Amino acid sequence: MAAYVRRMHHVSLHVSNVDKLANDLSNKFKFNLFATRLTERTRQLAFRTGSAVFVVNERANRGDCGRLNVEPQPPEHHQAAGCLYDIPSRHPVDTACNVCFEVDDVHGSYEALRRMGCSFPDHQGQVTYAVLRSVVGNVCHTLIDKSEYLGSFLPGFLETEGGQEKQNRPEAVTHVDHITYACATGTSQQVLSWYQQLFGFQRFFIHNDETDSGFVINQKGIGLRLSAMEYWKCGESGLSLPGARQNEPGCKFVLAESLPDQSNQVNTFLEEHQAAGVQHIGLYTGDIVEAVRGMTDAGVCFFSPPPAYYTELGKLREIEDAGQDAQKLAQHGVLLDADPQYLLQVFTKPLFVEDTFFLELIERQGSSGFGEGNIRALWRSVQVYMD
Ligand SMILES: O=C(O)C(=O)Cc1ccc(O)cc1
Ligand SMILES: [Fe+2]
Repeated sequence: MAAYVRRMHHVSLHVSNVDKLANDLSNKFKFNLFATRLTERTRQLAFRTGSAVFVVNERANRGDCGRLNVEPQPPEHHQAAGCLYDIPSRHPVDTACNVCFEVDDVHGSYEALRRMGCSFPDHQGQVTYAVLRSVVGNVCHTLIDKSEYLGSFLPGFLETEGGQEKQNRPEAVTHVDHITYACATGTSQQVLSWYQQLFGFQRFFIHNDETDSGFVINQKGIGLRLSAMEYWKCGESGLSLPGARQNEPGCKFVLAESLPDQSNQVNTFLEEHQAAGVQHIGLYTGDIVEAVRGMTDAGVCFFSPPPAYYTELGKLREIEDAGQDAQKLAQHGVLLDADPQYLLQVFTKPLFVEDTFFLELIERQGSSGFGEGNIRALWRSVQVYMD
């Protein structure tokens, strides 16, 4: 025996006219409608009389479960689309086609039945998750275990048409390079410890900041303390985590706090966001000029540093030494830091109504830090924007 059946749970029917059957079951056969699952795309209605339970599923005329007036989708899409706890009926006419059994151990039954040659047409497994609050403002972390799940994203999500093809196209942004938190003054150490103790994050040195006080930029108008941490060095070592794309680099986390009594970006964020939180996300691109060009054409607004940034003699030399075209960088507002290896960055204007969350594009040419020079230039560009 591969599976121990405890009891029959329900019978599932797939029909094109749910209203008609629902009406008949309620009014004629005296079933009670006791549970429903209504989504934009489908209806699943559960009727009971005594212990007999019928689940009525809406069947599109094309045999495409629960998806009315849309193109048929490959089978793995259906569970997410409509038929929870069932697979779509491919049958050309209305049908009662699933007798659901309650069993003791689904996972064990599944494995044993499979060993005995049974097929599970739409089995994609399940995910388990829990959401926890972090110590940074309103930041939460959903912890998710997808090891039992074979689908591409998450149960309940429908892949869009042509999604796979789009994924195979080369994209300007390849991954999240870092996430920067705006933290309240004096809290970075506590945040670091929290991530170190709970998740094994490791401190990561930005720029000669091998002390507990982090990397301090103590220039009037900036006044920032930065610390960085990361959860895994798979990017650097070329290893990849199970479930991660091959050689997917780990994301770094930057903690930015304001030195006391400063008026700067971090304090603006804290005021307007009304809590500590994610200030910006650094998106990695292998060709920042191309990426900015494409995004600007598409309507993204980026900050530009003052034009003098590109004509300062030292900067011009750095740009040329890096093999970059100063005019192109200027045209797209791209900042370059020789740190001593090269780092190119550009920052968008805030995405929301409040002056809070923004994005950054970053291209690294050997550098793994965050350019101090760029932070100063960013500050100058923001000042110009605010003046
Ligand atoms: O330089 C970067 O990309 C950082 O992430 C560091 C940083 C943090 C906070 C700021 O307000 C500006 C820069
Ligand atoms: Fe950043």
